[in-house]
Amino acid sequence: MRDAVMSALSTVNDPELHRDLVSLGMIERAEVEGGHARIKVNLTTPACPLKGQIEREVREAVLNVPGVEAVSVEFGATVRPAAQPALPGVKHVVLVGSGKGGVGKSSVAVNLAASLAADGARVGLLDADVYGPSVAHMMGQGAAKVTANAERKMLPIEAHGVRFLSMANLSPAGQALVWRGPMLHSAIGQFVKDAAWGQLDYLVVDLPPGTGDVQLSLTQNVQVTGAVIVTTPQDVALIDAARAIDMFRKASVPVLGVVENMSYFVAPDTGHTYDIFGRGGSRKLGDYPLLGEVPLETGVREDADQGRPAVLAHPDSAAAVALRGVARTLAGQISVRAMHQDLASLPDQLTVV
Ligand SMILES: Nc1ncnc2c1ncn2[C@@H]1O[C@H](COP(=O)(O)OP(=O)(O)OP(=O)(O)O)[C@@H](O)[C@H]1O
Repeated sequence: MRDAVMSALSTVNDPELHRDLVSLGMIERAEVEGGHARIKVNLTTPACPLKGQIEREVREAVLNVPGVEAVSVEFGATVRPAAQPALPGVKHVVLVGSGKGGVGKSSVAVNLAASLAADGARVGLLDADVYGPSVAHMMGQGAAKVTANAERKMLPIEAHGVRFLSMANLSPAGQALVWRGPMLHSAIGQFVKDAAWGQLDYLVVDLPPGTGDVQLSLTQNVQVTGAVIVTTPQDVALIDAARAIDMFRKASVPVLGVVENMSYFVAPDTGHTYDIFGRGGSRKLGDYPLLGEVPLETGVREDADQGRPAVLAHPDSAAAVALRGVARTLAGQISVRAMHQDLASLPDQLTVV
């Protein structure tokens, strides 16, 4: 009967990879005992956006096997690393950039990291926004100090399931760090490479806004998987976002998608929706995956000020739902890219259609 179950499973396709779960090696276990089938699917990311669909289709296919009366589906996940991982133990480095300041880039980076971690991924978050480091505050760790381990590597601070490092935790509160070009270059390099990140599926990097030295330093010295662009939908923000995209293109960093933040506002008293900055404007940036439209919500700002990412503090709010969608869609994009690389390097096996 196990053979019949496996053959049923080979009719279920991964919806993003367009290949069946069996030939993709995603069936970790398939056992049948007394009419009860127990299936374990090993996903390519714990933040898989299509887990529900895969579960439904697996259940349906296996229930069609004569003799099977019940099906339990369990999930595991192994994130496939980039072809050339940036650091030993770090599978993917993802940059979060914006053209303009104040569009919500740090808020997106913090919620992205917290959401991936809540789904079960191992996540690091580097605040590379050296001129306005706000990640530590948004993570509720503004007063924490970075320490070093026995090998003199910086130990990331843990909060909300995420390991993070921010310049804000190196300098006395309220004091500005003044960086000059070469110093900045080496400090960023140290933050990425001389930190004890441990094993990470994703290292999310919150960049400063614009197209300056930090971006240049990171794109030149770190093998990144790709970049996410955060923008608000009005033209003045889009013009700068387009410049950021152009910078990544010139540095051969793939743009994994765009997040439209402050996309719209729903008045809490009337329920009326206002497209304050022109919802949908980010499509003008071109043919990049839209990772999500995040509404303008007082709670997002309040949660950030209280040091709790909105995806954890108010997971059912519309903004949190959108931010979780951003994280999962991004994780899916990264998986598809990594899988394409793996399959392309095995010419005798499968090619993705
Ligand atoms: N969707 C949202 N709804 C309400 N407030 C938001 C939203 N996104 C961000 N904010 C608030 O807007 C302000 C700016 O956000 P944030 O610091 O994330 O932007 P940024 O682009 O990283 O800015 P900077 O360029 O200064 O680094 C913060 O007070 C934040 O809490």
